[in-house]
Amino acid sequence: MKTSNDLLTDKFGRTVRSLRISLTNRCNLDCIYCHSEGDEGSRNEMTVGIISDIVTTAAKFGVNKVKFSGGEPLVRKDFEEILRALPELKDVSVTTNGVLLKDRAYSLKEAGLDRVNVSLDTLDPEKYAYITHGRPENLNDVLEGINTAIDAGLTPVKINMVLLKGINENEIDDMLEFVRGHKGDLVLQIIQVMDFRDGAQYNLDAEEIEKKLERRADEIKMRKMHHRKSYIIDGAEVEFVRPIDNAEFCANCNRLRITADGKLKPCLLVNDNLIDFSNADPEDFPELLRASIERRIPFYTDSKERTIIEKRTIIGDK
Ligand SMILES: Nc1nc2c(ncn2[C@@H]2O[C@H](COP(=O)(O)OP(=O)(O)OP(=O)(O)O)[C@@H](O)[C@H]2O)c(=O)[nH]1
Ligand SMILES: C[S@@+](CC[C@H](N)C(=O)[O-])C[C@H]1O[C@@H](n2cnc3c(N)ncnc32)[C@H](O)[C@@H]1O
Ligand code: SF4
Ligand code: SF4
Repeated sequence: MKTSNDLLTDKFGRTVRSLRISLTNRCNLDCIYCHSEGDEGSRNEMTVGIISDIVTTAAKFGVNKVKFSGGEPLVRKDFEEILRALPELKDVSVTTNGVLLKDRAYSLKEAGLDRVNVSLDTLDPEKYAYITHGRPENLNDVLEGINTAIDAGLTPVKINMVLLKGINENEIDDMLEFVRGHKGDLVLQIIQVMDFRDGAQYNLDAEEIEKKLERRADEIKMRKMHHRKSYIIDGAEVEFVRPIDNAEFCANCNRLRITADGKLKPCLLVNDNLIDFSNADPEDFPELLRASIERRIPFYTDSKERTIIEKRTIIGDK
């Protein structure tokens, strides 16, 4: 049993149980809203060894989940090697655009990946190409990737749908039907778009949409992380991610981020408080992890004053 000294608990009582690790800032798509995990875009990438060392250290402090993201994690050819170098964990997952998934799903599973989230905002090839600046045919690659991931046992596969005003807001029921068609292997995750790149112009009233789904739900569940709710509607599960101005979401944020070039990042939306461990001695990792935890502040709070201060840091006005 770990005591409080052995855990990574911040001064707001939030215990970090999960690492969200960006593997690269490179990507084979170019989405109109991409936040790139709030990363500033360095071309440097952590080695297999340093990823293994930082996760192993964090695991000693009670971290038992790792989510890989990016950029597009599957552009890293050594992703399987990274997975094999991890310590024993409760949950290892990746979020991917799915374009390269078909050829990797089985090898990723064999290397230790538990499950996968696949970003898919629309089932319409032309809209898909518009959103991603990719080719309409890429949509087929993604659909094949999802099917192969199910076959490989990377389940439940979550389908990440970012809600975009004027583009896909009328596709929620089609997406629910798509999820239903895969008999319990898929979960739909509807995401409120955050203000990155052109994101703001596609923002819509996500709270209203969530309320409508809630009224249709046969069952409602709530996750510990972010207190995100999920709804069962005629046999399809849909989870809602609504971070903007959501104090409850931030009050229950239990993940620490790691940038592609090896920096500890306490919050998606803040970049002036990172701690670089890329050239540090692994013996110093416990101290660096604790220092990063000290810097964790909920971004959105009920106190308007703090939100305004924090919002200033996002646009670099210190
Ligand atoms: N603001 C904010 N958004 C987050 C955070 N974590 C995830 N998100 C957003 O939630 C959406 C879904 O993220 P995923 O990468 O699928 O991961 P997840 O849903 O958080 O993780 P699992 O449900 O455990 O697979 C993305 O749009 C993320 O940007 C967070 O800590 N803060
Ligand atoms: C940054 S992507 C990286 C992983 C991978 N390339 C992908 O697209 O799945 C991680 C997740 O963040 C979501 N995302 C990106 N920009 C966003 C934004 N502005 N608001 C909300 N979610 C966003 C994506 O849809 C994806 O599900
Ligand atoms: S696929 Fe992922 S990382 Fe690439 S541009 Fe789209 S959201 Fe960003
Ligand atoms: S504090 Fe809020 S905005 Fe920042 S990473 Fe956590 S949930 Fe996201």
